[in-house]
Amino acid sequence: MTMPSPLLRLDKLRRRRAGRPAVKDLSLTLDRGQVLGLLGVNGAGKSTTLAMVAGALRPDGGAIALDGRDFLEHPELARRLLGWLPERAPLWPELTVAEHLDAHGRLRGLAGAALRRAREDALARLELAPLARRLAGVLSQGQRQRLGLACALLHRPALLVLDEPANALDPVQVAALRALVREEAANGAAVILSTHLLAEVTAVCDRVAILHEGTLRHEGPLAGTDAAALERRFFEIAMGGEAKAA
Ligand SMILES: Nc1ncnc2c1ncn2[C@@H]1O[C@H](COP(=O)(O)OP(=O)(O)OP(=O)(O)O)[C@@H](O)[C@H]1O
Repeated sequence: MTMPSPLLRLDKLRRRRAGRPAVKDLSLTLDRGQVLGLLGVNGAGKSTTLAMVAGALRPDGGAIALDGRDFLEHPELARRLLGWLPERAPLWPELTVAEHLDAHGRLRGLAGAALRRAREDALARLELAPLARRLAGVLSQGQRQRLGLACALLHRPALLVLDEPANALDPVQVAALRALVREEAANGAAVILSTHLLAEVTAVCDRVAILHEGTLRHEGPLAGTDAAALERRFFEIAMGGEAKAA
């Protein structure tokens, strides 16, 4: 019997930025229904990794397989399979919240009643319904972030790539985000998210990966790891790297 391929496989991914290696030989896999937290200090390479996974940044080397297919050869797979919340969600200030969702939905091939359902569902899940007719240009930071999240998950992608999704969210919304991520995973989606909040990782992730200076320094399941143990491991890697550099 052949094993099903993981939803996402990164194999020796590398990318230079501003003349320096930002991600070095990064390999990992992610299965359906799993939530992977990506940790690392500022500049560790998290956003660069996620932008490559989302198809927005081409790796200098290595391979990405999405649902068993070569993603670099078939970037169009992203349209159906992938939802991405970038570090700064790009919004059109002159479009309303609902118009953003409609535009994203059409780009994903949704139309008619299916598009309307997806839009209403995303508005409800991100508690954006009262803001549906508001222009994106006048949203607060946290509201912009929720709109970015709504756009990412509107079409129920198999892989959600979330770059610091808790950014700018208030504690109530952070709790709602946790529930949302777990719900997506329970429905079979794979989620990869970056964060600076260690508590976020222990609360919602099944696995954790710690990047340091572009290198994957730790990767494994979180079961049985409490926040204090994760914090110790994180600081060990972060401080060890700095001590070495010094
Ligand atoms: N647009 C860019 N142009 C050039 N270099 C970049 C660019 N974005 C990031 N870099 C560099 O790539 C390296 C990795 O940055 P990246 O943004 O991936 O890190 P990060 O872990 O997401 O950091 P943070 O936690 O601060 O968001 C850093 O050295 C950074 O200076």
